[in-house]
Amino acid sequence: MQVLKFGGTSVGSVESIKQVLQIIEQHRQQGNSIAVVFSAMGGVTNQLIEIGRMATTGDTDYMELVRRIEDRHFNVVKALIPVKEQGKVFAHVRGIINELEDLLRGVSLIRELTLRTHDLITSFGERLSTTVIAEALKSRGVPAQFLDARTVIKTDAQFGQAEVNYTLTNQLIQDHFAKTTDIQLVTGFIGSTEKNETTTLGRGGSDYTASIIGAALNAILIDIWTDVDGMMTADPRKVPNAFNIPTITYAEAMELSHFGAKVIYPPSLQPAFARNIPIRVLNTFNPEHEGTVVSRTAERRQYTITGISSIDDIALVNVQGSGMIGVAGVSAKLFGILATHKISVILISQASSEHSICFAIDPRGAEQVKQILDTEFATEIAHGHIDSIAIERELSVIATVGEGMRKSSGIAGKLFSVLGKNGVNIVAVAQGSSEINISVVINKNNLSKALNALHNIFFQSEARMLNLFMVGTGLIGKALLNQIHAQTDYLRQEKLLRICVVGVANTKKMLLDVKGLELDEWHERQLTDGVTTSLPAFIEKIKDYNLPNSVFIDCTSDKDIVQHYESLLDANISVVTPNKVANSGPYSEYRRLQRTALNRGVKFLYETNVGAGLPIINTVQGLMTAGDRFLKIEAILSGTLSFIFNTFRPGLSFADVVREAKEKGYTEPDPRDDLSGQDVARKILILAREAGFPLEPDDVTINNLLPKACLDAPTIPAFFEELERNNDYFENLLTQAEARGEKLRFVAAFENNKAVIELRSVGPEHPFYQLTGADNIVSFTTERYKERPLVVKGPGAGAEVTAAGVFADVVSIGSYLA
Ligand SMILES: NC(=O)C1=CN([C@@H]2O[C@H](COP(=O)(O)OP(=O)(O)OC[C@H]3O[C@@H](n4cnc5c(N)ncnc54)[C@H](OP(=O)(O)O)[C@@H]3O)[C@@H](O)[C@H]2O)C=CC1
Ligand SMILES: N[C@@H](CC=O)C(=O)O
Ligand code: NA
Repeated sequence: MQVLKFGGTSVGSVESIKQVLQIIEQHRQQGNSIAVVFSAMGGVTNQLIEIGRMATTGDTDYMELVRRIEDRHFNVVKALIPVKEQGKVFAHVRGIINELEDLLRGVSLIRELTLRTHDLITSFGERLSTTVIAEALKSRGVPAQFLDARTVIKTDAQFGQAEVNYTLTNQLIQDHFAKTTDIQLVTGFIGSTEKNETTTLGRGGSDYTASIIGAALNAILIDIWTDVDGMMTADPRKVPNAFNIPTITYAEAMELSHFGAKVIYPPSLQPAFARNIPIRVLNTFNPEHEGTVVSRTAERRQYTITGISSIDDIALVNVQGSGMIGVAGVSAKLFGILATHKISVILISQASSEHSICFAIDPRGAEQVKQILDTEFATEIAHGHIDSIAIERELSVIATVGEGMRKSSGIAGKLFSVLGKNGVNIVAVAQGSSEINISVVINKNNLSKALNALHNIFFQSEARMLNLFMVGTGLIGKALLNQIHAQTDYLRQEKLLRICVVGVANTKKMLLDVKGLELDEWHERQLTDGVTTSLPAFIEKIKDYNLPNSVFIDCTSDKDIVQHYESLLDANISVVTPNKVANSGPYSEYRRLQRTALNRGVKFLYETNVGAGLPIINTVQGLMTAGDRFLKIEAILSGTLSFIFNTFRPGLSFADVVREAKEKGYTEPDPRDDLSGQDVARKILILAREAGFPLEPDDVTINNLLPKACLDAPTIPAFFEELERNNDYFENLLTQAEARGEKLRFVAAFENNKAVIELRSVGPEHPFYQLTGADNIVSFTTERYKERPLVVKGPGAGAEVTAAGVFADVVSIGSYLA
């Protein structure tokens, strides 16, 4: 024997009932012996409750609602039963509706609705739905019989939530089923007292009916047909990556459903579990899906946890005071009071200092709870043993559930670490000694971020998700997005990393899409769907979205954007940038960003500030971490100037060579920054700071390369014109150096707390002489690299190498968060 149960949505419309009939037919064709339990058509129970309420107030509009219920059932008859058989079924339905109307007339006369009458009124939902479905099935030639559960399920007289008399019920069910081989179609949710008064079985009622019948008949399986593909790892409306859980234990299902997973209500399935009957949760609208099997043991799993659930809105009540320490009976009194007032407690936490107890409740009852406790503890409060009762609102609780957590270390560590890295403050924690549920209370505004971050970290075959927001879609920005696009599969497979570009902006348009932009069409979409850029609005959006693992990338050379870094870091958003402005302003600002990132547990990464993708910043940081001390730095830090001095020859136009450097992507957006020495000054300043020296911009001396007229040129075109006019000056510099057998190099040097930048001409014996193309070279002399310096050399400018450096920083954040 197998029991099937169809919920309200499954029997909610003609179309869905057709689906139900098909499922029943399939079972019959396979020769399965089945009993089927039905809920009322979706929404009908609530309407009946409303009808009852209206009748007590004398509001006769209830009649219209009754009419609508009748019509819905008539429509099923019209659609699913052959015309010649419809008449008698209409009459049957009408008969039931007449009974309901008589009852309601009585209620509206005496203007009173007892719980007993309330149960009787709501019983009509299941009676009507099961009647029409039974008739439809019979009309198809299926040997089926309507079974009013009130004849077999016997309860006490606690109307609204009656207790089942199992001895009597089991006997009646067994006797009934022994008499017939027809498929029994059973009204869910209802039973009756020994005096045959109608009762209802409370929350999860029709599931309960299925479970009672299944247990009485020792069924092999109970199928609960709903409108979702079984239970999921999280609520898919909040966590888009949630997926189906194929098998789950009863205890896990209990924990998850307590914390908001509403697919089934496990307590109502207790009779079946007591007999070890597995329950399958299936989708009427996707019958091929395997759904979820709930049983005593679950199959071995890939993941340590089974699911994550939440209660979105709770209030925390805090009872604290020095008079509670070591005093027995405070918690007994507290929870006794709560029990007396029927206040349901969601979660409890008490630290071993015994100084405070906090517990979570439904926020709607918070004010009442405070009043009750203030009154009941008035003496303790008056004597100062207990402070007044404090309520915190706007909170949510997240439960991480799974049998796999039992005796497995590191789960709580992972949970707290991922929440910490995402800036989610934990207000309270509770874990029972069964170790099957760790619950954390957090601020409600972080709920979605926390759920997604936890889901991402615990369900590991799912790649870690990074959410990127990028300002600056020029040379470097574009190259970066192309590289990310090309590496998508590699990142997912080899690094378990999924990069989702959520926002892009340039000076004109900004575009944000939480679902992520397709990387082969972001540019078109930026142009068509983007709105006029407002940097503050873009930044606010990033914070509002509050997505887990968010990274802000600044691919501009803008001075204003860097003002936002600190607030972004403060909001637990990592920052990656090739823009040197933030790190080369006042030392105090540089430090502040470092500290903020450190305190917040997020990353501020800028490898490309010096030498583009060459590992220069990382090298300095590595040496510093290991305790080395820097004595001297000598370097060529401008790709542009390297290229220029390696390319310029007498007879060429200096301005043309500079133009070529710009076309090759080596120069700053404004090439005056390169030629003025400004760019190199920023880089040596940053290097010195990274090496532990608190230099200010003024500590860098620039021995000027450019004639004054070039320096003063107001615009970029004017600058190029001045370069043309000063061609002889540059040719002169070059021929003088060549006459000495030397080459021109723009060298930055740092020693004894001073940095100097100057144009030098170096001979073949000098390590910088051999430099070609747009190469950079940095030579570090340190305590440990004193005899021979540590040297890093290679291409130090250009779109691809720079974008690759930014990319590497982004990926390292992915690894850090993992
Ligand atoms: N080129 C290289 O080899 C290296 C470059 N870098 C650094 O990379 C950064 C980017 O350089 P690059 O890509 O060449 O520069 P580009 O001029 O090509 O691109 C700059 C981008 O930033 C956008 N932008 C500028 N200001 C703002 C603003 N206020 N709000 C929104 N968007 C803005 C521009 O918008 P729009 O498109 O509308 O003009 C453009 O998209 C610079 O900081 C540079 O120093 C670092 C190492 C090496
Ligand atoms: N314009 C810079 C690019 C890297 O920062 C250079 O030429 O080195
Ligand atoms: Na670098």
